[in-house]
Amino acid sequence: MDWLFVLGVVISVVLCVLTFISIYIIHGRRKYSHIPGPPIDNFFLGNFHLFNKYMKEGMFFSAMTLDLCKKYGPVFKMSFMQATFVFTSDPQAVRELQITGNHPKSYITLEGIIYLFRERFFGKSLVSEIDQKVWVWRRQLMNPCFQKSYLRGLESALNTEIDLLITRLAGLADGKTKVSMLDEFNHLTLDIIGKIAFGMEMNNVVNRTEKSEFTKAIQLCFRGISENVTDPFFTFKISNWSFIKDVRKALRFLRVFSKQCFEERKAAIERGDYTPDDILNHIVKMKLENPELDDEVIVDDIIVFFVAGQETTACLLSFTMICLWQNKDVLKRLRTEVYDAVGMKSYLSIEDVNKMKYLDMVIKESLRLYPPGPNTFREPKHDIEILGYKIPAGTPIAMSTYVSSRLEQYFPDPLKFFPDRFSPDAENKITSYTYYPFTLGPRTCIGKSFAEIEAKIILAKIIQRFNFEMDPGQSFDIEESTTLKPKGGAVCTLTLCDSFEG
Ligand code: HEM
Repeated sequence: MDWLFVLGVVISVVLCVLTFISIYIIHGRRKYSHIPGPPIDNFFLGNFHLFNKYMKEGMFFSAMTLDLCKKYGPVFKMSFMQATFVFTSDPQAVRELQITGNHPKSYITLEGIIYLFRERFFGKSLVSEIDQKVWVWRRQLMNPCFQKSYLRGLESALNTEIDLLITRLAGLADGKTKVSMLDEFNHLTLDIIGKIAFGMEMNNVVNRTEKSEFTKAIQLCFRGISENVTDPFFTFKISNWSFIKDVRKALRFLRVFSKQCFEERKAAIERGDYTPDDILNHIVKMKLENPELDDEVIVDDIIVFFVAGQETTACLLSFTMICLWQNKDVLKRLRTEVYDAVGMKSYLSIEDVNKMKYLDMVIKESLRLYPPGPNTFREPKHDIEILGYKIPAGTPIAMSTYVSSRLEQYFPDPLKFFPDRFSPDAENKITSYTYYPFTLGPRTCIGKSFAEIEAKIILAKIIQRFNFEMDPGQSFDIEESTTLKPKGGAVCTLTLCDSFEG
């Protein structure tokens, strides 16, 4: 009798909870019934099944959104459990969300990077700060570090670091040794950001037989983010626990390392020692002038500058190498431009690379087809309308430069690598708000100018010195694990090209 009573109570409680959840889900989804999108395939999980189907077919998130955009149009929705996301590629919506309305970022889409597997990762860094007022204040404090006049002072250090890679590659340029350019660029960009932003000699390019602990830690965390995002039950599966443990260890390592950087520099400034005028100095002084800034937030920012300043540029450069190899006419024209502008000069100034207009177009075209950070999300605090569809306040809205850049109506023959589409004389002008690899408006990438200068000097020097052949065995597919990267690692063989043969 007692057992039956307990069982009855348990069943009633479970039924009540399920009814409550069901009403919550139905009510939540009803607000979006007027918006097109793929049918729900499981009442509780929403579109997770469809998402998994895409992933099993070898697609990645951005490729899936492109496919769905072609099927359902410029505004469509997807539901995951109780949450509904809206995706848009409409240029006017992009303008409103990123520029004119400057809508806040969406917490639900940042949750997995603010804390990853319960360890603090990006925390309340510049990139993940949701509170607009706090973000405006902190962005104003950081902006001076990224102004063009400040970047000019970094030219010499940039050349020194890049030349270390050029020397290393020259030693490998026997036409036989396989070199993963993604790995090489990852080490170089890490050395550059370490040196330029934090005054650290990381020496990853020179002193290594394998990846540095720092690079491994960052890559592990990125893998952790994508595994976590693509599988809602990831943390519950025992088979994943050892991986999760490794990711948490890597996160703690990044935090301790960054905190140590901050504290050592703070102590040096307080002692009155000489310290380089770099981003870290600026961050520490910002803290000394604004003691109310939490130390943990400073550590968040240091981690973000290391992470954002490294992978993205390395991915851009690797994809560009692949595109150039696949388009020999573009490579030839680019090399002619480099030789005409600087010959074999080894020190390249910012002015030198800024003269190279075709180089600029090549980088832009590479970012169009392969934007390292393709997605951005906003969450309007009030109802908005996109192409006649009412979008309720609080909806996470996704925009993807990858998607709009591959739509025929905005970029004719979208899969063709054609840098001239960015020429000021191009026949078809780029439709505004369809191309935004650094996003647009106030929350645009703070490191954009720095990344562009860095990528241009690196690429110009590589083109100037080396011929390269991509390894025939590798895949040129894209892998999306937080950033978009070339799956095969852009493995190639190199030979020296001492003089330009035309
Ligand atoms: C090719 C290289 C790069 C690309 C494609 C890129 C792309 C982006 C994108 C798309 C965003 C917006 C993210 C979002 O909306 O959630 C962003 C933000 C940001 N990026 Fe970059 N980035 C690059 C290089 C860099 C570098 C070199 C640094 C630092 C040294 C950097 C630091 C940041 C920071 C701090 C933010 C947050 C800005 C804010 O919200 O105020 N990025 N980047």
